[in-house]
Amino acid sequence: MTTDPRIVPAATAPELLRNFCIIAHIDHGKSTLADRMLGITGVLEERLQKAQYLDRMDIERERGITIKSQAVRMPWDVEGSPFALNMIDTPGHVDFTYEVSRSLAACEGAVLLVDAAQGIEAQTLANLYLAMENDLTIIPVLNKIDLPSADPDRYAAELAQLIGCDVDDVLRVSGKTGEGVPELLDRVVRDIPHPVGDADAPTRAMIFDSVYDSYRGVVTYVRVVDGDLKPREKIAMMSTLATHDLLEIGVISPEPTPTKGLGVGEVGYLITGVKDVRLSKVGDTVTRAKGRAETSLGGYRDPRPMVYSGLFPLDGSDFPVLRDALDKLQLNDAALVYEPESSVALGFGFRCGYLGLLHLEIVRDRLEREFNLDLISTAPNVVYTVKMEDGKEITVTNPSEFPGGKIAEVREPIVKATILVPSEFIGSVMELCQERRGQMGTMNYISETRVEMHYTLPLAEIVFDFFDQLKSRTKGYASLDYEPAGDEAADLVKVDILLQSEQVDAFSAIVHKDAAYAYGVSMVGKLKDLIDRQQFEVPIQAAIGARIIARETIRAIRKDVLAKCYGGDISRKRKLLEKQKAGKKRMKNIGSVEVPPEAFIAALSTSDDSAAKGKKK
Ligand SMILES: Nc1nc2c(ncn2[C@@H]2O[C@H](COP(=O)(O)OP(=O)(O)OP(=O)(O)O)[C@@H](O)[C@H]2O)c(=O)[nH]1
Repeated sequence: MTTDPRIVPAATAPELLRNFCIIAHIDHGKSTLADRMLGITGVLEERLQKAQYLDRMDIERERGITIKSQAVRMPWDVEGSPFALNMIDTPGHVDFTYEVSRSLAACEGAVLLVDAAQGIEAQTLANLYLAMENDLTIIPVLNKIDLPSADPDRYAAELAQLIGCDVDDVLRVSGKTGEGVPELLDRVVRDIPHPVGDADAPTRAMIFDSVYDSYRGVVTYVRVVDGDLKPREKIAMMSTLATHDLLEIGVISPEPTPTKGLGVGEVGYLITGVKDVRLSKVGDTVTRAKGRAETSLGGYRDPRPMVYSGLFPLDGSDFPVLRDALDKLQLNDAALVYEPESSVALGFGFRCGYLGLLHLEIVRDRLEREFNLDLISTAPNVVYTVKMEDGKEITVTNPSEFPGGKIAEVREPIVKATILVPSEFIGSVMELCQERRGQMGTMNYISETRVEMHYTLPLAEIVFDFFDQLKSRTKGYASLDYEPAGDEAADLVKVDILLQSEQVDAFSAIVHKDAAYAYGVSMVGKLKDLIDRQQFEVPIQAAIGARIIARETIRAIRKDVLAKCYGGDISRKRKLLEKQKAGKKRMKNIGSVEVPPEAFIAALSTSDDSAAKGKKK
């Protein structure tokens, strides 16, 4: 471990500090560049470098993506002056935009990283706009210049045009070989302003991340804005006024290293012994318990679940294990919400809220992997608001909560989407967006061959397979970013699926009126193939309220009651058949359909059928 005094500061003069983050489109190489910086500044010995050191969770390493932000402190000398650089690594996926926005608020500058073989993508723009909103100094950088397919001249021009700088100001680096990285660190020191704050004012530090560690409890990442923080003090969270003992304070370089305190502009971690990340809320302001600050820093968005889905253990007896597992996971993931739910078909489980589908997949993956669970998740849906004619308003996160009776209006969440695409694919993108009830906004050429298209779309239409469709219809060239833009009234209905006239809650879905028929037909068709024939006839119906919109029938297995009756007289045969008919009638009334769990899983799987996702055809 390094013992550079800049790593273990009492409090470094703000003039010698630089706080910056790296922002980029997914896979443009942030984590690789961050690793290279750690190597070049000597924070991480090269031989110890695991690929993507900063992506600590196994799942992150496997998927090659960054989920939680990390902040690392690095020493760097420029013209004989010893600077300390705090680098905050940010995630790149749309689901985690809220992580990016917090990290940005802790910095004065951002390295805008663009793949020299790909050029600007949708999240490059989204992150750039976020950085500009936070008044950050932007350093434009082309990465991966070692790639044979890199076209740095072309993309440097594109980038320069985008941010309005000179082409020569666009740096060219390779995170892989290290080329250009020392020059980039010099630019960070030269171009990015040092933090400013009032050292004598009451302490205010903003929490930009908090993670649960099973040994140490919650580790909270902060950026000190005014005053300072010292170990063994009592601190207070300004939103709740809850006080905690500060057990340890320090910086990450690259492992947590305790320090004697953190001063103005410094970025580091604190440990209070708290066991739940929700008590150390991202966006909250930390102050001293004695001599509290008057006003909090504020300015964060709380993560709000965008997509809900039911999670059920395949084996019903695993329910308590699932509950424990969710409790533990939530300690580390403030954006995850859940409440118990029971379903006739699937038994006891939880209704969970996620930031998006990737978040859902990650949570499910972690539950299955870390807690050894087998889970079924039901088709995801967004949050609807139903206004009744009597003025009552109902929030629907589960189709089963969709009210009957007189509905005045149903509102659904809307997003503003930005799609970047080579101009030859404009037609394909327009077609897709139209199918998904999109309304076109403006369209700008960001270079001769690339276009930025703006659309307003219902969230429900894009959270499922929109991105896959977009990729396949544009040969993988399009990129997408979106942000919530309120809600809008829409013609939405609940389609129920009935087996033997009994509603099967797990299959209900809220879909656009024009897509209801397609959903109904596809679902009853699927179930017909999946459910075995029974001793009696089983009607499968799709219905909107009392109106049946689709029907299939599983024919009964006809038991040959006449088998033993060879020859014989006709009246005996008729008697037997009559008896069978009566028996069947009874079974129909009292019998229940046996549906194998695999049928539920197959019918609920969202991968193969577009109508099942409420898509308008
Ligand atoms: N040739 C080459 N490949 C690179 C370079 N930098 C990164 N890569 C590769 O690009 C891919 C993505 O790199 P990451 O560092 O994981 O990208 P990221 O932007 O951190 O991705 P997220 O964390 O998911 O947002 C990996 O396969 C890297 O090996 C580079 O300079 N040159």
